[in-house]
Amino acid sequence: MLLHPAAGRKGTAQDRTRSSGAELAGKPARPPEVCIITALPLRCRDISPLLKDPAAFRTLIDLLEDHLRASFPKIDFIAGLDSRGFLIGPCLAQRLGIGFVPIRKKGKLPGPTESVSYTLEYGKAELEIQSDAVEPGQKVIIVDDLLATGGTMCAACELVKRLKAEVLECLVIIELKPLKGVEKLNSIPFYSLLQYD
Ligand SMILES: O=P(O)(O)OC[C@H]1O[C@H](OP(=O)(O)OP(=O)(O)O)[C@H](O)[C@@H]1O
Ligand SMILES: Nc1ncnc2[nH]cnc12
Repeated sequence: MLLHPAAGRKGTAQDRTRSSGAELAGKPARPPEVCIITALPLRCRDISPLLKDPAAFRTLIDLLEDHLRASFPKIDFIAGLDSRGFLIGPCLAQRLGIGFVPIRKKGKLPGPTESVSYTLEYGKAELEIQSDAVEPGQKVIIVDDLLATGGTMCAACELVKRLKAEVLECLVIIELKPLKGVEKLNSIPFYSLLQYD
């Protein structure tokens, strides 16, 4: 499978486990980019090989940039989730000529913060945003590498809303469809580039 700008959640539901960084870059297929870590209780997907391949990573950012430019006339900030949202969020924000805002795990951000606790596939955690990160009414895209149960993304949406900003969309590279995370987001627009069953 060769990914192109039409790739995304609206595409056909196929088994995409053979998608690779090389395929993103338009090169011949090779072993899966999102490797499966079987030592963990659930199938874990890892974007490291995609980050390691500069052509594939560039294509990834191209696709996400094209999607956002086509979907939203105005975006004020990209907010990225700790930790792997930090790997794509700032690059995407630079491409769009806008700022990046970090949403971090508890106790990492200086100054006054808003905080929300949430449940993961394997445990509990707390996310924080700086209280002055965004202004009321500003338009925010929240990015992360992956949506599993949706708990992390849901907590991030809650933080942005607490600051009275608007979540235009939650955007991820990978959606693990059986975990139905998208249902937790209710009516908040959601986009994933790759979906796995
Ligand atoms: O949809 P959910 O079930 O909430 O899971 C998705 C989250 O889990 C992973 O991060 P993790 O919490 O493992 O943190 P890390 O990026 O610091 O490793 C992943 O990068 C997402 O942020
Ligand atoms: N199945 C999964 N693979 C990779 N990262 C995850 N984070 C939460 N669930 C995950």
